[in-house]
Amino acid sequence: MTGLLVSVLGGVLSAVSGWLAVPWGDWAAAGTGPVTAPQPVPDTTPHSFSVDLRFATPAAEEIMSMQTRPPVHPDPGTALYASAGPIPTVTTTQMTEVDRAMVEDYGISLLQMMENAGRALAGQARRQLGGSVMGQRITVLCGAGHNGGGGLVAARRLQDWGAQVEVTLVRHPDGYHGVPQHQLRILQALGRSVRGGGLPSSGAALIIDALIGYGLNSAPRGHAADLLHWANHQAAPILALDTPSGIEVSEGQVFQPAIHAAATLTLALPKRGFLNPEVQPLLGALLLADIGVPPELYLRMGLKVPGIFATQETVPLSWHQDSGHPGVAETPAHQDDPAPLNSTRTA
Ligand SMILES: NC(=O)C1=CN([C@@H]2O[C@H](COP(=O)(O)OP(=O)(O)OC[C@H]3O[C@@H](n4cnc5c(N)ncnc54)[C@H](O)[C@@H]3O)[C@@H](O)[C@H]2O)[C@@H](O)CC1
Ligand SMILES: [K+]
Repeated sequence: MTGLLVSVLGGVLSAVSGWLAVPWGDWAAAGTGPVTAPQPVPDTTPHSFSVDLRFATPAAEEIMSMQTRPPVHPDPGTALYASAGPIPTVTTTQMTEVDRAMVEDYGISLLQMMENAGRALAGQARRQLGGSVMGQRITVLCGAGHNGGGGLVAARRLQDWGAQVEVTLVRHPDGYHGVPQHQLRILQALGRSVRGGGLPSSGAALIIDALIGYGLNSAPRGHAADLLHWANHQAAPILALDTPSGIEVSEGQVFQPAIHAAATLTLALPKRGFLNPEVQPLLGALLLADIGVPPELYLRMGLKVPGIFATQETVPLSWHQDSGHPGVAETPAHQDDPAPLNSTRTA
């Protein structure tokens, strides 16, 4: 019975996956005129709706097995430190409350936070590439949620700085809404190339994973799963935004597939699931970026947060107060220090 259900679900998902895998062209918009989403180039390929079965069945099995898998609990013996001292970790519920209070209580909009997140991400990419992005090839994988929105900001800034950026969307631009849609329309209004469907080209110097953040609701599926598989099999190191996609950040549950990052730039505060020893190898070097959450907000939530960003807007975190976590790539000592990070990932 269960096998039948998995098979039926797999069939449905494979059809959806097949639809998502359809190449939908290149949406380089005209450089002038109103900021509206241009129409995608019609796909005239005769067999463009062929069903891709490669990843659909594992995703369906993951969804089924979620019901029975025991939750993974963080290691109570570990904590995260910045140079300012121990840093509290937060759950998805707490981060959602941070987001709500920022917008509703203090009038700091999501657009402001996302711009901060994307600029910090672009800055981290620049450091990982040795201090200059001029002419460097960077692939940015963008989901349709706010994590993807941060990726779209980073893509824009990196292109502004001279990088050759290939943006790959997880779905058709018409499926983007709210602030991520706003970010996408800026790229389109600038006439920047935004590609989707299929897989990005290989050979980039760096891959940015902005597919899924703390909004993950089950094992990655559909085209997001295809892109995670693809990224993990590239030679280039991966820089993950907020969390490697495929990790549930409150309990630290690792789904399949999940990104194996060389570095993770997490936003505002580190997530509690990062304390799980199973998660730590997937994070690579862990860095924390300031997105503008004021200390008053943390105080109201009962979170003791030291002056983390007193000297720089992105800080390295470690699992021990005096030394880096064993096996994690070296983190740059200072924001202006262009020390590149090497990939610690095994494909
Ligand atoms: N205050 C903050 O912390 C801020 C957070 N931001 C970012 O926003 C993220 C949270 O944004 P959202 O709540 O929009 O969620 P996410 O963007 O993390 O995830 C939602 C998206 O992922 C897709 N998705 C979820 N589970 C999936 C699965 N199993 N397989 C395939 N696709 C799946 C959903 O369809 C949706 O498009 C954070 O992780 C962070 O990166 C920033 O944009 C700005 C401020
Ligand atoms: K991510």
